[in-house]
Order: sequence, then C-alpha cells, then structure tokens
Amino acid sequence: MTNLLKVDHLIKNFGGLTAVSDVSMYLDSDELVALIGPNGAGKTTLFTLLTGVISPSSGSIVLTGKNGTQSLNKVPAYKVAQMGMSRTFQNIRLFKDLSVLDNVMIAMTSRYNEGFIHSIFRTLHFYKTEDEMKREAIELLAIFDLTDQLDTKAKNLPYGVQRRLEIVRALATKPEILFLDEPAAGMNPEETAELTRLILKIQKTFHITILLIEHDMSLVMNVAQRIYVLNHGSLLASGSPEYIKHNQDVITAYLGEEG
Ligand SMILES: Nc1ncnc2c1ncn2[C@@H]1O[C@H](COP(=O)(O)OP(=O)(O)OP(=O)(O)O)[C@@H](O)[C@H]1O
Repeated sequence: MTNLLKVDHLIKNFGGLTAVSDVSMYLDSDELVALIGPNGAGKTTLFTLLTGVISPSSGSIVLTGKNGTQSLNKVPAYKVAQMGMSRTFQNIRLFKDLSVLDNVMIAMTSRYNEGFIHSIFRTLHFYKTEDEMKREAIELLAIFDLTDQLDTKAKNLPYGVQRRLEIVRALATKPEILFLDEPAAGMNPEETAELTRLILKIQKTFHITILLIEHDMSLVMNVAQRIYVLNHGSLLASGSPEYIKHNQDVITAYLGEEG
C-alpha cells in the first residue's frame, strides 16, 4: 500500500549542527500519529520541513494524496497548504482583532481561489463565493461549538478557545493532513482534557490524518495510534503508545523522570 506521506532519509543541517538526522517515517490515511522527544530533539525542524517552511539538506518527502504523487522537497509553504497539508503553530497566530467568523473565512480563501478580476470588480460570482464561504464557515464553527461566538473578536476568547479556533482555521482549508504543533502548550488540565476530546472528534468527523507534536504525555497517550520518538535529531523508536511507554531507550532518553 502507498503511504499518504513518505519521508525518506531526511537530513537538515544548520551550519555545523544536524537538527534532523536521517529520519524516515510515514503517515497513512486516517491515522493519528504523535511526534515526541525531549527539548531540542528536532521535532519543530521536522515539522517545518514537512510543511514546506524550510527545505531539507537531503532526503525526500513525498505526498500521495487526492492529486496523485508529488514531491514536497522544494515546495513553498503556501503551495504545501494548497496540496492538502495544514498546520497550527506553537504560538497562536490568529487575526486577533478580527471576528471568529472572519478568521475562518480568511483561512478558506486559499481554497476558494478568487480571480483578480472577480475580486476587484466585485462580480456576482464574487458575492456568491463569499456567501458560500460564509455558510461553510458557520457550519464548521457549529461543529466546534463556536456558533455563539461568530462576532467575537479572536483576542477576546479564552485561551483554550483561541487554540480551538486555530484548529478550526487549519481545518477550513480541507486538509488531508493536519499538523498540530504543541496544541496543549500553556493549557490547564481542564483545557487539555477538552482538547483531547476535540482531537478525537476531529478524526471521527473528518477522517483526516493528524500528526501531533506534543509534550503532554497524557494527551499523546490518549489520542495517538502510533508514536515516533526523536532524540538528537534521529528516530529513537516508533510504535504503539503501549510499546513506546515501555521502551527502555525512550524511558532513558525522554520519559526518564516519569518512567
Ligand atoms: N533556524 C535554526 N538555525 C540554527 N539552529 C536551529 C534552527 N532551528 C533549530 N535549530 C536547532 O536545531 C535543534 C533542534 O531544534 P528543534 O526546535 O527542532 O527541537 P524541538 O524538538 O522542536 O525542541 P522543543 O521541544 O524545545 O520545541 C536545536 O539544537 C536547535 O537549536
């Protein structure tokens, strides 16, 4: 079977430092995979490679999605998003002064590619598309219990809800793969429990593939079907949560204090 995303022998050097060292991994359709590892292990670098923000020094990244097989090696981030991969960030990146609805509609514009002429002259087609976008955004926000907040400015939402909105924005591009970069960062246990339910709901509702970077082990163990562990830029182990939990190398390198 062809993997949805296949990464082979990926290397990223920053000057003399190898942040990602010969990493091979894959993601299949409809699975939830976590990427964990101690601080500085290379998780964020790997994420930014997969989402086109930076290019690898060597190795390959291949996506076999709805649009066939495509190499992602030298594809810029905005194109990667159009190819069906979407992400959230460690630091929330919402349009803070815009409403919840507008935040989602802006995210949708990458999919509804309006022509220059339509946008400038505000043709009938433009308004029809805007209506469609609005309807779709409202439906999406309803799934995430944000119907009551459509007009609320993003900056006025509680922290956990801002994170939820970020995820909705990422989903608005209808990705095949959703990358979540430390979604539980800064959350209290109650917010993390809600996030856990949310992530499980996303997978059940949208049947998409999710790759999650996360330090919160309770969240990872509750949602992940498979886990990759990075250490010093290299893959230390991969397998089911049960396997990872009891892997001696992982316990030594990463779960030491907890294991
Ligand atoms: N742009 C860059 N230039 C130079 N070095 C970098 C750059 N980005 C990351 N690094 C280095 O690469 C290594 C891996 O960093 P990375 O941020 O990917 O780790 P991480 O696993 O995401 O860590 P954390 O859990 O703390 O976010 C670190 O030593 C970091 O200092």
